[in-house]
Amino acid sequence: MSETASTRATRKTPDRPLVTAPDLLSSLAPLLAEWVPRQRWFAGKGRLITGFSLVSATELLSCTAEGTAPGILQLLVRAQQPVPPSRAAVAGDCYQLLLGVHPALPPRLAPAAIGRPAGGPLRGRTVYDALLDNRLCGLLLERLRMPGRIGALRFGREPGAGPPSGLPARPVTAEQSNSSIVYGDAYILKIFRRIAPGINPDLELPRALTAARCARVPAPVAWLETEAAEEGGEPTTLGVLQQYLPGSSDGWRLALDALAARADFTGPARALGHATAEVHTALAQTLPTTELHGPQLAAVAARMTARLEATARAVPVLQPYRDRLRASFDALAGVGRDGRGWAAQRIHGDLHLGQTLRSPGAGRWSLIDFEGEPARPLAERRRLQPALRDVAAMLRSFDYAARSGPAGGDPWSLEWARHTRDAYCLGYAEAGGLDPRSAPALMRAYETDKAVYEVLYEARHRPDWLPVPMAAVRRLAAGD
Ligand SMILES: Nc1ncnc2c1ncn2[C@@H]1O[C@H](COP(=O)(O)OP(=O)(O)O)[C@@H](O)[C@H]1O
Ligand SMILES: O=P(O)(O)O[C@H]1O[C@H](CO)[C@@H](O[C@H]2O[C@H](CO)[C@@H](O)[C@H](O)[C@H]2O)[C@H](O)[C@H]1O
Repeated sequence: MSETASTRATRKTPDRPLVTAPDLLSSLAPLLAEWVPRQRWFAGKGRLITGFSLVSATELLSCTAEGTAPGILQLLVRAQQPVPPSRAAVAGDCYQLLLGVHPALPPRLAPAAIGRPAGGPLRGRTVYDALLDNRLCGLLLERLRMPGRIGALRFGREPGAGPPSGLPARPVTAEQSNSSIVYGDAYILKIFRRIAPGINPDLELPRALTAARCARVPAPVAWLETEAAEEGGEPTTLGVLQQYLPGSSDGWRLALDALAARADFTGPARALGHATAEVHTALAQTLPTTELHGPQLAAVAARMTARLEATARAVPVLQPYRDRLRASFDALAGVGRDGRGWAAQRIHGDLHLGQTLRSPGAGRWSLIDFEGEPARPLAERRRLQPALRDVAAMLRSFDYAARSGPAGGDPWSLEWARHTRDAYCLGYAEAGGLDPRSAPALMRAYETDKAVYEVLYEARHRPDWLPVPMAAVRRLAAGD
């Protein structure tokens, strides 16, 4: 990063450093209260933000230097929001913000503007979304090329895996839970937005898979984290730079295209089943595994039931189906009573067609985004679970595809989903995964649990989509 970011970032202004200025956050808060709720990655939609508290601030590039150059300020802030009485003790969600600070924002960056603080250390400058400024994104890449630290942040890198300097940056515009930047069609940087303390599985699992020579995931090359809060604790992952798969298409797009053309998708689905089984096998070989017996399966079923009850309270259209859905979870609890143990391991945790990429030409599938379901606590996402949970989630995704698009839900599309689901299961079993057809109670419980999750997800994020998981709820409740 030569003279630019690292040296200027550590250079202290003659008086107090910006990041410890007492009015830094209070001067930004009115702007953030407007801007944060409008962001796709904001998980607290529908609840007012009553304030922010600062977790940490790091000046990656001087924000108060003389001249015309922009600065970069990285913040971890908690958004305070009213919570239901049952969660009264829970602190607000923590979000990562990467803010550009410009003395005079050029017109081309106007869409990225967040506002101009009326006071505080950044008064008179424009604060904006740094990830929409390709120049600042380029500086972030420069920083990731070099292991080391700035303030509370640490930059890590796989040995010998440094990306070249000067790759052009562009933001990913797809709908996503975090924010990503592509560099020269060679690397992609994901900046995590809602931050939970600890190592993010989206770094942990691809690193383990790459070390195990599983070629079904793009290899991580560098990352950004905060140091562990206590001795012996884990760092908290804030971002991951990994290989970009140029020209690949995501499985969701491919499935919708096939549906629109009334084309068969069983070949790609079977190959995707192979890829999923390969990833599961590699994860089981390199990371801890266990067996779930009666009491543990009963605990899994109890958690599913609790999620169902909570979701039915939040989304009342689910109420009439509660009892019949609960029957699937009771059946899962019953599965453990015959004394058989069920293998559990680290899994993807939120597998759906949008998390799969197919290469051009050879049509080879890769899996991405191992973060797990963003709404679940990190400890839960890192729990050892039956691998069939991922398979059940992917089956839901074929159903989603068949119910979306212009002809969504017509008899041909639903038949398409049935064949595609069968082909995926076949491919999974062929490549060494447990045959999903040999575990109907487990599959049904996980599919039901996923549909319940989707009801809440859609109600919160995309209410127009709610009929899609509700159709599955009706089907599953009817015992189909
Ligand atoms: N390694 C990669 N190569 C090519 N495209 C990628 C890669 N990783 C992610 N993408 C694209 O970026 C989008 C967002 O990535 P994802 O990891 O799903 O983000 P999020 O966790 O924010 O939802 C994906 O839908 C995919 O199209
Ligand atoms: O990709 P994310 O990690 O952000 O996952 C979340 O968003 C997904 C939607 O973008 C959501 O997936 C649901 O919708 C998909 C179609 O858009 C469908 O293929 C999936 O089967 C369905 O679950 C995912 O649940 C959520 O965690």
